[in-house]
Amino acid sequence: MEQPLTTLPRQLTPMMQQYAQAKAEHPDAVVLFRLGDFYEMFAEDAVTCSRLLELVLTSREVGKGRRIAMCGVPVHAVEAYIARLIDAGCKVAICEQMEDARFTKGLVRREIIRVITPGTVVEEGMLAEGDSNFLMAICEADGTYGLAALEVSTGEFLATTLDGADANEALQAELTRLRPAECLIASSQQVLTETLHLNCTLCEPQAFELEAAQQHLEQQFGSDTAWQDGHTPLALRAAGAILQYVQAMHKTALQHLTYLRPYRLSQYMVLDAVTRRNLELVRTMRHGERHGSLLNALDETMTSMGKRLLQRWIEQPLLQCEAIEARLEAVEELVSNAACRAQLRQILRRMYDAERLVGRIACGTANARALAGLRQTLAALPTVRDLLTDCHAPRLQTLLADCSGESDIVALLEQSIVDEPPITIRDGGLIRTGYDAALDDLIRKTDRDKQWVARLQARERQRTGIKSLKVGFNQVFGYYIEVSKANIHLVPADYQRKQTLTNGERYITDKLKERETAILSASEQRVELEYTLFVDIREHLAREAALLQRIASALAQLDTLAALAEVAVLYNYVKPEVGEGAAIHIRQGRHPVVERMVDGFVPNDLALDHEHQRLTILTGPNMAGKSTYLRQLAHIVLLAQMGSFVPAEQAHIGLVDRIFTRVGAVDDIAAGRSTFLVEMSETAHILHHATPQSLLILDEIGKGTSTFEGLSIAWAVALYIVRRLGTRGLFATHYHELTALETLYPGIGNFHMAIRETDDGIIFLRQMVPGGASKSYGLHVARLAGLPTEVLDESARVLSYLEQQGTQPAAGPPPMNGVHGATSEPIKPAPTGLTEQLLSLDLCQVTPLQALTLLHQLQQQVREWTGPGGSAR
Ligand SMILES: Nc1ncnc2c1ncn2[C@@H]1O[C@H](COP(=O)(O)OP(=O)(O)OP(=O)(O)O)[C@@H](O)[C@H]1O
Repeated sequence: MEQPLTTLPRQLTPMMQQYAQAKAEHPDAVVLFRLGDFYEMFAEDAVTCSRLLELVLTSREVGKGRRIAMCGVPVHAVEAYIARLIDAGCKVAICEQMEDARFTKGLVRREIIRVITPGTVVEEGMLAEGDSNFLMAICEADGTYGLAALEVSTGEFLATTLDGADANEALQAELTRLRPAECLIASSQQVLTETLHLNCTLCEPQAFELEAAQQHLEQQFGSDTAWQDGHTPLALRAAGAILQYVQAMHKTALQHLTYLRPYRLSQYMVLDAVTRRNLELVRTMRHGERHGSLLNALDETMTSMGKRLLQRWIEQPLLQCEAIEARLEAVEELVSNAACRAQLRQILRRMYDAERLVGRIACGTANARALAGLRQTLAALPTVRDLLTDCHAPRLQTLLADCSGESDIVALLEQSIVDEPPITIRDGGLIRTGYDAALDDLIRKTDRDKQWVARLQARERQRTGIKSLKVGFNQVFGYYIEVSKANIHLVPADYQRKQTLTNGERYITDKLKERETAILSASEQRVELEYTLFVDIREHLAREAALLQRIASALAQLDTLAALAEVAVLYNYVKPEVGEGAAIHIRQGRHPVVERMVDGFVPNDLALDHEHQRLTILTGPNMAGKSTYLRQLAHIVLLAQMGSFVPAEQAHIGLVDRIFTRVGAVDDIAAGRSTFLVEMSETAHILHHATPQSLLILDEIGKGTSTFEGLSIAWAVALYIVRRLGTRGLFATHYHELTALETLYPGIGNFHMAIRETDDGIIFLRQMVPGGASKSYGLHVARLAGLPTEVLDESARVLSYLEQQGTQPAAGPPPMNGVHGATSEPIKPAPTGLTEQLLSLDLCQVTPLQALTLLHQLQQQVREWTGPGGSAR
């Protein structure tokens, strides 16, 4: 087996020793080793990466006749390759040449300048524009979690503490919301990685110690300890670990990390991980796509920062009426002032992602084009201010105030950076003349020498009488005078031959050589000086990170508010009234996503309140629109509390503290949980946590088991909700028996989705009307779905038999069709007490294990009754 490079330094060439040392510093990373115009990978890295990046694998002599595997990527294309490696879950360490090979004798000094990991990426091409890319750290003590998350590309840094009985669940919800690209865990808490299902990086436990954390945070945020306010020691430990990790990866001061924001989950509407998925807030459930999600339906933003903020608002609806009203008023003003909205969006369209530009500036990866982008963005601020000056909404006024203070930066960028800078910052051509006297001097000198060369051709033609004489330049020979073969006899004595061509000769003169040396050395100095000036400007801007972040944040908010206003106008939304009371009244509400997918969407009303009806039992045929109606309510509430207009004619929303959903479950095979167990666990979770201020969206509870059991559970759950919890909710079901609850208990009302029966089948009217439905029309939908006629006929026959028996499945199988004839055995009476047992069950108290045991007992009773063949006869 090949010995690893790092164990053989003495036998290696000096350069490979340098490589081995770099690799030893970061053994877990792929080391990209700069060699001229390429980044090379060696040994095991080369073998892995040639496969991942589809590169040709070659080999290289590394000393004493020994060869190792090698592959490489060109410097100009390295970003795309790094992105692929990061995507594949690799860490990448960049080992850069720290000296110019042309001016160095012997081995060029090389150093690891940066380690890139999924959570520390700042490069534009490696990040999805509209998505945040969080690096997270989690630290656990006695069931409480400290959680910190940092978006290195923008500098957004937040921390919170999750405690109490629901800490685990809250952690899962935060992970679903923040979707961290990488998560840091202390190696002593490795067990956490098993439950997180995340890309975890294990760190030394010392990185999570409070003292070390405080030291790093103090270095970053200053000795004034205000940065500690609002944070628990556990949250600070997580934040400190993040800081140490990022500093080690970036090796820069990270001046854009200006604030560690404390947040509490109680500031926002609680949406657990299941509800976030079920409501398809930012991705669809089935394919995980953006298209089809609520986010996509609202996304009229013009900038990437607006896109990311819109997503955050959707995922964190507010709970304070004043804060909601502040956003709503701003949207309202932008809705009514069409000219202002249109112009604002027009300006925003031409703006760059200022949040991430600041990050790249602070991390030292921004090039001159990025700075030109920042200049263009900031230069538009006076127009933004003009537009906002006449606006009255307090939130818009605050944003107007925040969009200021840029003039010095714009002036600096206008004076210093050329209009259209090149991508690379190492070849000059970045800095405008007039910005730096020394640079101007160099440029003047070079120009003078270049003009001398430019005039040389005419002069020499005159002096020698050779009309075809040409003065040219190439990279290998430098400047030359070219004379064709026919004229060689006219060449003067001071011409020195340099190169022979097929048709002529190339010469140099002492004077030309002198000018060439002057031009080349001045160009080198110019490139070097431009680079230094550029880095100075970038560092100056990094020191202005807090100001730039304030402006970027204001622009992101303006973009999001304007997008919500645009959606409101385009799709006819209204401003909701959001109040503290319990009533939710919606007139002619629509589903924000489905209404754009179907023709002739039918709007529906809704009324839920504590006094009259807090739980609506919704029945109706399959495909009638029940699920759509349920989700529509959740979306309208969520839109209202994020500060958006809503798809309705009128809406009053009594604040909702949590939305719970229980919709079609899927098997959680990986976790060893059946469909029904998942369904019951989710239901139990809801019944344990819902408050009178919550909103329940329950779609077909009890569907995953036998009809009797399912019905009993559904019945008991509905009762528990109205009697014990007093929670508002919608309960869609195919158990028509549940409609009886309306007359038995106050607070429950029946509605159903209307249909019209015709000779050819049924027509879905998609209209919610009072009262319960009597049939499910499942066979009708089965026919629509294309089940074979034989299956449909047989189903119809079985159904009719069961209906005649009046007791559905308890009646056992129907008589066989045709030749087999019917059996005339009597039906055994059903075991007594099943329903009572289920109804007496206190779902708040029962543990999953007890529930399973009870189910097992019930099943045994049913088995004894039906016999081994499953028949009650
Ligand atoms: N209000 C509406 N106006 C127009 N079309 C609608 C409306 N609501 C739903 N639809 C259409 O009907 C289809 C079925 O709706 P939905 O899934 O909500 O029915 P359902 O009653 O929940 O069915 P099932 O009981 O089979 O789950 C939707 O995909 C949509 O295309």
